[in-house]
Amino acid sequence: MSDRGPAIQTHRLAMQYGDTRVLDDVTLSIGTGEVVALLGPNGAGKTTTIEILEGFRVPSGGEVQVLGETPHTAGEAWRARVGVVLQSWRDHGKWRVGEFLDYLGMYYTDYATAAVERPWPTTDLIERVGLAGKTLRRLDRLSGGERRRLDVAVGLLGRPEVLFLDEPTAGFDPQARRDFHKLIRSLSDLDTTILLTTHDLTEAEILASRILVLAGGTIVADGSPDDLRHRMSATASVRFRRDGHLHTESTDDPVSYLRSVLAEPGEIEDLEVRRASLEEAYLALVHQVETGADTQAASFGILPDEATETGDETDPTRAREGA
Ligand SMILES: Nc1ncnc2c1ncn2[C@@H]1O[C@H](COP(=O)(O)OP(=O)(O)OP(=O)(O)O)[C@@H](O)[C@H]1O
Repeated sequence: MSDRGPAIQTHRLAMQYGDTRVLDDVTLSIGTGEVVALLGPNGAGKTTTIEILEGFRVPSGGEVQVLGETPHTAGEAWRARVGVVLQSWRDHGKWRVGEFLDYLGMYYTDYATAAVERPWPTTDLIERVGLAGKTLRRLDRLSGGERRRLDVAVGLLGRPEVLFLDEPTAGFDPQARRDFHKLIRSLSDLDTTILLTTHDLTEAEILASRILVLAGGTIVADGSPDDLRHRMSATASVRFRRDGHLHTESTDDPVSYLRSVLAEPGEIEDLEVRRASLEEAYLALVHQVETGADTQAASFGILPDEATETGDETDPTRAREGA
């Protein structure tokens, strides 16, 4: 992470659809060049959050800044610095890969600077996203994985400073997923700030240096995958056989427990001490939030302590549009 200040920042962000409050108090800060995964159960408000950051939705309350501007009021010059990979976008089936990117790329020409060549030259970009050899392929003849690569190419066309990826690998087969991870990791040399949503904990761990968990309308965990695993899962499971009998124990202090076990007479076999996996830690955290139990989140990440402000209703005038 660089020290150039946050690329993305929200303070007590709130979002209400009719009577339903989806985001209650989302406060986060993402530094330039960070790759961050936003996780949360279905309906937690991940897409809503991303769409506010993209400028497609107006929040009901709170503040939001992306690259120093308020997204829903920012102009075209700001938009040219932001890349968006939507969950799905409208078809342009008869276009061919190369001509489609060439056409969209024209939009960025005016936003080129001495430091940043815009648009990304189509031939290079096609190669970078792993579509070499597909330049003349019609979009409606691309496979699902190839199509998603094209989505990423569209998101990268303007060499964005911030890239939003909403469930980028949904529906991918394992190979396509692996290729996609390689592609995203290869972008780290561009210093692009990336915020992605996913339900795949392994993907979050592979791609992101930091995980944010959104649940109950707020960020309940914020840290590295290791932080999440260790801080949210103090409990370890200890399993062993003594004199042929199986013993299992869940304990918050496996070292002391093991000492007491070893002090007892009898031969120990098949000893196994296991920390919760990242997925188990995540599921436990979400369960705690959903059932209102103590989340330990205060010691883990951001937990603003003031009441949430409310503001204007959703502005539906900026409809979400594909490329
Ligand atoms: N335009 C809308 N009008 C009313 N309710 C909406 C609207 N958009 C989203 N919602 C509701 O807001 C909640 C959050 O939706 P959102 O799509 O942001 O969640 P999510 O975390 O991305 O979910 P998923 O993991 O299922 O994609 C859901 O209950 C959804 O039904």
